[in-house]
Amino acid sequence: MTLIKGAVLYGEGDPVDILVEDGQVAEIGELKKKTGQDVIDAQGLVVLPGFVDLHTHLREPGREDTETVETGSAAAALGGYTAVFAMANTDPVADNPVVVEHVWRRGREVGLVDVHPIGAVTVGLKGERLAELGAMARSNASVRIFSDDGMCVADPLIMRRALEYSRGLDVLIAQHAEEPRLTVGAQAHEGETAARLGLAGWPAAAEESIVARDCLLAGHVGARLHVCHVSTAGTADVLRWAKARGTQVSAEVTPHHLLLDDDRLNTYDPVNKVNPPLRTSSDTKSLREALAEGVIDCVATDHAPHAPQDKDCEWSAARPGMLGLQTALSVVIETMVKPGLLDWRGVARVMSERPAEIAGLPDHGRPIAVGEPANLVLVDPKATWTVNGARLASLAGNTPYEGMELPGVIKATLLRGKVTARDGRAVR
Ligand SMILES: NC(=O)N[C@@H](CC(=O)O)C(=O)O
Ligand SMILES: [Zn+2]
Ligand SMILES: [Zn+2]
Repeated sequence: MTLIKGAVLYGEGDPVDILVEDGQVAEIGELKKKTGQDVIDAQGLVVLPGFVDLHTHLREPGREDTETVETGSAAAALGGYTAVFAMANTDPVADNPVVVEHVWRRGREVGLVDVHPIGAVTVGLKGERLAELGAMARSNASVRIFSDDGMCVADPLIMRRALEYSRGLDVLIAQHAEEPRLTVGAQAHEGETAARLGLAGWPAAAEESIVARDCLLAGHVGARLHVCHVSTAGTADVLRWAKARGTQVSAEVTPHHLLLDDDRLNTYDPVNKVNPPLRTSSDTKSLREALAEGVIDCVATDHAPHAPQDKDCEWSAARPGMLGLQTALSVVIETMVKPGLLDWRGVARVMSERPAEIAGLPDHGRPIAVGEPANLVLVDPKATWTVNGARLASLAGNTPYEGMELPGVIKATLLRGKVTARDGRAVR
């Protein structure tokens, strides 16, 4: 039993107390402490539904030197997450029931966050043959999202077949939209900065053309489609158009594409190397607006831990990817709440409710109300913190926000009533 004293629901109205019992919200109102109740002093804190991340890389199996289900789960709990979806680009690839069941089982053993493995769309992420989507969907891991993330399902016929199967299985295909013929050797957003720095360009059209193609394919076969890490203003335009004509498409944006732009590349520090690449400041502005408007449905971290030897090297040899789980909320506050584009209700929508709906999770992203599962996060909206990669829970330290002072401190996370993070520590 836990009594949360004096929290403000969705940052609206007067503070209330929340009694959590048997994994659920048992009472809301002005409550007295009873014996045996753990009390969380939540004065001045905002309470939101626990966050859901549709796009996390946990690196297990294969690169346990950079992240494991255990360390990634701790980072997730500390970031306010109660459910994460783990991408399939592990080694071996999660393209079969054995690997997805391993990730799922480790998530349950660790117990800090609900870990849902994503299955690969094609065998070995090679884009040639469909993986056994049905076997993964029916496995104990009940896979509900499939993605070749890291790679694009580039062959339009394979993509069409994947969408057709996904409809029959009632699962979701999430596409990493990158036309590979347009990004051979690409190192940075194709534009002024890349030209000046002498880096091979990754044109916006390589993303936009695949998103347009896939929206047309999804519409044609009557399937749902999810677009990973939208990074350009043009992609937002394509999504706006597709949604207006009734295509069942959803999309995510990462915190780093909301905040950072390719100006950061001047130092050639590979901590800023990510796929899709950081775009222009005008793209970040359009992405913020598209998220506020609902054209982009949600925020997903694309948390991508990498070892020092894969990051602290020359630009072209470095792997793309950035940590994201523990900084996501703060970046959303900085880019969306502070400028007035989203209120706390809106934060709950883009970080919890919409991703839970997109993934079909029945017990996450729920209203904070009596009888609902107690998946909650308590946020101090006034406090700030300074990011230090070495102190984050991830095994890797590749955060682009090193040394930055960011708004919003997560005081506690509860998963089905159990405190999983409190005052900056994961609680197992
Ligand atoms: N985002 C990245 O830059 N890297 C991801 C792959 C991906 O999300 O495409 C990774 O696995 O490291
Ligand atoms: Zn990707
Ligand atoms: Zn990714």
